[in-house]
Amino acid sequence: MPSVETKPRTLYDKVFADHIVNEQEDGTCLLYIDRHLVHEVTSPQAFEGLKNAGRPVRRPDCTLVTVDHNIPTSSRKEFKSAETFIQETDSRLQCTTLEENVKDFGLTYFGMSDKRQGIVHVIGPEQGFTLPGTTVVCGDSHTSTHGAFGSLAFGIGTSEVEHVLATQTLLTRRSKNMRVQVDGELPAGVTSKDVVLHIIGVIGTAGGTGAVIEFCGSVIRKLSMEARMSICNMSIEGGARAGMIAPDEITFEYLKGRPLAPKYGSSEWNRAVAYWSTLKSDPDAKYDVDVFLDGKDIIPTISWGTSPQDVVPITGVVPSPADFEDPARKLACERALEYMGLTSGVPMTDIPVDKVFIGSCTNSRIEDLRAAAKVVRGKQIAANIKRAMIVPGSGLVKQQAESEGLDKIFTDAGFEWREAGCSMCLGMNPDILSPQERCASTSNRNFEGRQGAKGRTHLMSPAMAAIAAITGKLTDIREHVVTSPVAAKVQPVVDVEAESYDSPITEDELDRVLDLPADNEPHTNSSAGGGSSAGLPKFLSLKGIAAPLDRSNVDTDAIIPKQFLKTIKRTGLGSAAFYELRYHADGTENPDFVLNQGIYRNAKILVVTGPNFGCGSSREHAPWALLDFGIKCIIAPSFADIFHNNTFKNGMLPVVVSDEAALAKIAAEASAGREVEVDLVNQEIKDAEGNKIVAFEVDSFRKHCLTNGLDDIGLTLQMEGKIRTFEAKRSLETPWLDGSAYLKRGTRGGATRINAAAVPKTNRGEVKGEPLEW
Ligand SMILES: CC(C)[C@H](C(=O)O)[C@@H](O)C(=O)O
Ligand code: SF4
Repeated sequence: MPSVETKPRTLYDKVFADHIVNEQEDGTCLLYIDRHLVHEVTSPQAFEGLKNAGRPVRRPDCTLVTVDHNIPTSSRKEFKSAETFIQETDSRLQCTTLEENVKDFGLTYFGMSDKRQGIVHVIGPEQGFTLPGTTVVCGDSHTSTHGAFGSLAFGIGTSEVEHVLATQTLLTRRSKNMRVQVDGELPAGVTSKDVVLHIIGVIGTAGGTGAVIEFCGSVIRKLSMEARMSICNMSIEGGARAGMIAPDEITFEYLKGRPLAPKYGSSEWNRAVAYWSTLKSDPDAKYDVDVFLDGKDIIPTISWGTSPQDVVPITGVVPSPADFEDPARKLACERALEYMGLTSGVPMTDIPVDKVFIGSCTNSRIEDLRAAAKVVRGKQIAANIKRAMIVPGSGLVKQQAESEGLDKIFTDAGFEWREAGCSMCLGMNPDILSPQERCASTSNRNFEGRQGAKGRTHLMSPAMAAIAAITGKLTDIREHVVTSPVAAKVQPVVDVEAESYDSPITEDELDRVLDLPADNEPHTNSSAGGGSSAGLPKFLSLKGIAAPLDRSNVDTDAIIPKQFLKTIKRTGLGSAAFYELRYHADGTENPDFVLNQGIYRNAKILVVTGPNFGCGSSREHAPWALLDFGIKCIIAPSFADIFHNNTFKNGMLPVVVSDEAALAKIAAEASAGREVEVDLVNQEIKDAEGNKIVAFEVDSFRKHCLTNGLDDIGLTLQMEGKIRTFEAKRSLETPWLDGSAYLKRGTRGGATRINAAAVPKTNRGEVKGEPLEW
């Protein structure tokens, strides 16, 4: 919804401002969410929460559901139902639970027999569900992908999934603005995947923490939409909340004719394009962080270690710990080399690979498959390659590739041609690496154990993965086929001058829409009295044993590996916390890991001395596992955004202590086995005798919620009036955002089987503590 500010603003500032339903004095905003994608892994607990509270889904017409993470990618020729097709019990339960939930809540669902099924971040854009200027969320960190359309798209945890389902809003704060400008020309053979790997190598995995990155510059402008999606997809690997690219003719061209986009050529389309054309940063807009890169400096880039920032040009060698000045990075390099089975100084092109995976939400679209097919056409995979897989991002990508004969090119070369899904990107289904196997992968994460316990991942572009399959080792694509970067065709879609954009609506119009017909009634909370809340235990002060952990960039795959994400409950995950670090391969405890040692088995606090705790996936299972283990507070120099958010939603407190000396003192207390006290009321950390070690900052709204044991949904539902007003305004100004085509409003959502009256009163919760003044 357009706003009328005059101060120079960034693209992010504009989209954020256009979605504010309410803003509190401390900067906490209630943000309207236009588009919600849902998958099986991060939703069961959210739907359960809704059921317990007797709450329906507010906007089924803005919600799209699919299965992707758990499903097998084997042939579906014999497919009858998820129940009979999925062999693995927990995966099956997670998928069938989702199917029950979509029926119960009347949601649109692309199941395994639907051609439109695929990875959430592939199907959203493909269907035109993702549109410029929208807010897009999903219980998945790679929601950042959708920012390629100039939407504000970010991953959320399961508690927030529940919040969005119930209220179509989120409580959030403004992020910083960061600009990554890539100018010049890309050399031949360099793709957008190389660009983003290079960027992460430059800024580091925490480089974008607390920020939304706007990617711009002549290199970005020339990229196709699919290439832009690969870049925004990996902004989360640079620690950013989201990545955005201003929409342009290439964007509009891509959206033409998509089922859920406004109908091409209609007056609504022209109006939409006129609005979308306003979505760019003002020339004098200020950024908090600026990074300028020259396209000509980028060459095919590949990862060598266990973090996406561990990258080198393909012409480089395996680094040595001596190459890093920072002691934490030296240590991380040592560990990574050991895990990856690599020796410093060895040329990257001398490293043989065992498996090749071309797929994932980063690189499984038609252009990716075309680029890979161009490399393998008429060739055979090398004898040492045990398995080479092509996993299209959606059923429609698969169909398109088959119509172009790409499947034949791949299978003739010895590749497997699979069905759509996340597959070996994280191996929640049977597609995994065996221990020590090395994989050339087009995915986005190379964390320890990501593609299979002890498996070794090298991230790269589709062309580079394809050539690795042919030569059997990491290879410089430029020595084989020289592909030019994907340039997009630019065709004007609509004369934006002719169809000028009409900004704010009149009060009269707003009043008229607020008097909504019955079919347009928003689904309001059907449980008692407009605002109820399950509540959380209050957090005032916590005193207890603190466990010291000397690690940087602890990712959520390490806090809880993928095999434990198959649960449909929030509880019982304590034994899985830090699984790979806590247990040996034979299941026995690793006595060297701190949480296996004496008093630390009862730790209530975790003191992490390295930065960027909780990076990577949005899985709320990470804080659930820590909480179930007994840890309610984590102290660290910095946190990844989604993890930080997720802890608060569970009544836990993440404390940032950036003062190195103070952090060292807390870690020393922890190492000595003395108790530490975290006093939230006074915002101080104290030693066992009550002496203050350091003061800390916390958002006042979050503090209020924690100290009063309030949960957000109950509070937000008190804002029903403002949400309705926002929705009415949205229907007038940007009518294409109300569900259209098969998502048309009222066609399904009314069919909810949730009956609040049938929900026992005790399950509906009650508001605890004083509700906040809105
Ligand atoms: C399962 C989901 C929570 C997770 C994510 O958030 O990224 C997954 O998609 C991943 O890539 O690790
Ligand atoms: S990163 Fe991998 S697991 Fe996560 S959504 Fe993308 S394809 Fe699926």
